[in-house]
Amino acid sequence: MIQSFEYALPVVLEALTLTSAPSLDLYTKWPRSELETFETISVPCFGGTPRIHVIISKMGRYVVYAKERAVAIQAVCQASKVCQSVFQHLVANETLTKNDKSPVTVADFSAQAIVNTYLTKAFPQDPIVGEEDAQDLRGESGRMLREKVHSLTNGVLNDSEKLTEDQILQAIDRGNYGGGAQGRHWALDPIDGTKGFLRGGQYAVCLALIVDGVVQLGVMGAPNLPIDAAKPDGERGTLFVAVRGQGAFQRAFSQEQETKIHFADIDNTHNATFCESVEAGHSSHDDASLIAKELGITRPSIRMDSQAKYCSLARGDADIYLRLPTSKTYVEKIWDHASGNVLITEAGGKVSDIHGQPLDFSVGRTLDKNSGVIAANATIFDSVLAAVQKVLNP
Ligand SMILES: Nc1ncnc2c1ncn2[C@@H]1O[C@H](COP(=O)(O)OS(=O)(=O)O)[C@@H](OP(=O)(O)O)[C@H]1O
Ligand SMILES: [Mg+2]
Ligand SMILES: [Mg+2]
Ligand SMILES: [Mg+2]
Repeated sequence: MIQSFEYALPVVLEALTLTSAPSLDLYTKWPRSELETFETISVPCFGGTPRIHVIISKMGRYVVYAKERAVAIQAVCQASKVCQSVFQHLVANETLTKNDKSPVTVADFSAQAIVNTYLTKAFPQDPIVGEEDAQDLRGESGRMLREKVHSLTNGVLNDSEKLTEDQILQAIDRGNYGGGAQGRHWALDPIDGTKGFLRGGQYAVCLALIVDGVVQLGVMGAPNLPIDAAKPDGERGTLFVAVRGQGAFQRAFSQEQETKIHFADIDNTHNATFCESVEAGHSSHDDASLIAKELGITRPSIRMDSQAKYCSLARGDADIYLRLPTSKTYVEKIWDHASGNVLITEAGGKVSDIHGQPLDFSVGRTLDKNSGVIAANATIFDSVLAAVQKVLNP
């Protein structure tokens, strides 16, 4: 049975005369020789026209990750809504401090509860690697925070979806999966760029589907990102979607119509623009400026919190994103890079670590086998990697 079809409207089934298939993971598992052609079509789904991918094989026609895409978009949109609502209500004493000293707000918990609830309903068998856990919400000490999370979460859910406090805790703790190389799991960063969120800057809700260690789907909601970078004071709230092999797209939160996105046309690093972390503790600004010099870059860097940096590159607002290790002990987390990874690749870019190795999402909750991240337009990627290696290993 193909679960992907259940969620698509019946019209999809009719139009394509889809039949059942042996596996959900057709795109990754089927040998190319079995496939006659690939086709991208637009089908009505949730009232809009997202593009879904159809494989035409000798055995029939199959939509790839259509249900996953639709559910992930809905989950990320609702979670983004709760973040916006929390921001409006936020007061300083609602901010906790976790062991890692990063600020965690009620919005992180609400967003994780919402996304995990949607995922669990649609894909009860799929495990989830989520950044947060419900520890701080339990017991008497967590009561006030739990009540806040409860009321704010239900504030964006419709009547039939409302959750009890217990259901919220359970949903958050569904994110405790250890990850790994086998089967499918989701990676969720309910708010990436918590610091950006708190200062009214950029942040993103980031969700990815990883199958056998490879990211197949990425959806990112960036509530404060202008839809058009050329109009920074224009409408904000942008959603990004990519499925491996199907291209990268963006849309406004307010509209379901998607636009295909791509890296900017560039064949020379002299004209490139860096997009880098606001926090020097997350990526070395000093090393970045040496690398910029090496590449002949004179344009000022765009500094931005969160994985919205990946989104900016994918639609051509900037060309190079470097995450240069600031300590030997920090290990990157899969939820900080999974959705960005497929978005960059599908928009015409390349991603590796500072040694030129692909990011390995198969080793658990962290990118234990990698160090740092380089993302850039494929046309200049090799030059960027060479400059990074020259500066970091003189
Ligand atoms: N030391 C260190 N080095 C690298 N990365 C770190 C480090 N400490 C934290 N983090 C992770 O950085 C995530 C936020 O990344 P950003 O790209 O938003 O950084 S920045 O705010 O733009 O500087 C942030 O994600 P969120 O916690 O989801 O905000 C952390 O997972
Ligand atoms: Mg965090
Ligand atoms: Mg993060
Ligand atoms: Mg986070």
